[in-house]
Amino acid sequence: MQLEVTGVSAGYQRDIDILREVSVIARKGQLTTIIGANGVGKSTLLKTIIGQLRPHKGTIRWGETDLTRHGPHDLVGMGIAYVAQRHALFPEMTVAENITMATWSFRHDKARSRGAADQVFARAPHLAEFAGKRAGLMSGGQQRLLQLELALLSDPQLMLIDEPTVGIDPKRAGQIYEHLRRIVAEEGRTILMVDQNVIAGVDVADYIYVLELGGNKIEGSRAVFDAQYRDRIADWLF
Ligand SMILES: Nc1ncnc2c1ncn2[C@@H]1O[C@H](COP(=O)(O)OP(=O)(O)OP(=O)(O)O)[C@@H](O)[C@H]1O
Repeated sequence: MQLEVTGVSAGYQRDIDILREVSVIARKGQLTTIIGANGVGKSTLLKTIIGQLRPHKGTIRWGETDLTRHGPHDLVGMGIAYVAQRHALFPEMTVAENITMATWSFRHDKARSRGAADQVFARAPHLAEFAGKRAGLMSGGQQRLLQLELALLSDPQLMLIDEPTVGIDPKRAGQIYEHLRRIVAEEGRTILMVDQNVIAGVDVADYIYVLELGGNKIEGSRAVFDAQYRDRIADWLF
C-alpha cells in the first residue's frame, strides 16, 4: 500500500492556509523525505495526515482508506506509526517502563507485551544497559532511537517521522539514518519523514519532495535529484 496525499490545503485558523494544495506520495517500501525551510509547513503536513488537523481541500488515502475520516487513535490499527518531533517519551520513567507504556495498544496479548523489551534490545543492543535507568538521562540520539523502536512495536507498514535527528550530533544522526535505511531495505516498511537536515535527509531517501510557501516546489527520485537539483538546494532553503 502507499500513502497518497493529493491537493491538500489545511491550516490552524479559518481562511489561513499553511498547506496549499500539497501533493505527496509515500511509495511502498521506500523512504521518502520532505524538505523545506523552517515554518514551511512540514510538521503541519504530518499532523494533517494523522488526522490531528482536518484538510478543507484534497484527499489523503492509505491504500483504499480515506484517512481524513479517521483520527490519530485509529492509526495503529491501520498499520501506521507516527513519530513526533518531541514529547514522546516519559523522561522520568525508566527505559523498561517506557517500553511497557508503548505496549498499551496490545496489552491483552501477554506474550507479545512480554516480548517487547526483548525486541527493542535485540534491535538496538546498546539501549539494554539503560533498561533500569530514566529515559531522560540518555543522550538525544539514544532517546530518538528508543522512540523509533517503540513505534516499531506495533509492527507498522508505514512510519511517519517528524525530524528524525533534530538536535542530535552528526555521528549519532548518522546512526539513526542507517537505522531508518535498514527499516526500509531489510524490513520492507515505508517511511515518510520530514527533515531539516537537508543533506543527510536527501542522501538517505529514495524519493524527495521540496516544499516552498506551503506548496510543492520540486520532487524527484534521489538519482534525479542528485543530477539536477543538489547544487540548488541551499538556494531554496536558506
Ligand atoms: N498549533 C499551531 N497553531 C497555529 N499556527 C501554527 C501551529 N503550529 C504551527 N503553526 C504555524 O504553521 C506554520 C508551519 O509550521 P510547521 O511547524 O508545520 O513548519 P515546519 O516546516 O515543520 O517548520 P519547522 O521545521 O520549523 O518545524 C508556521 O508559520 C507556524 O508558526
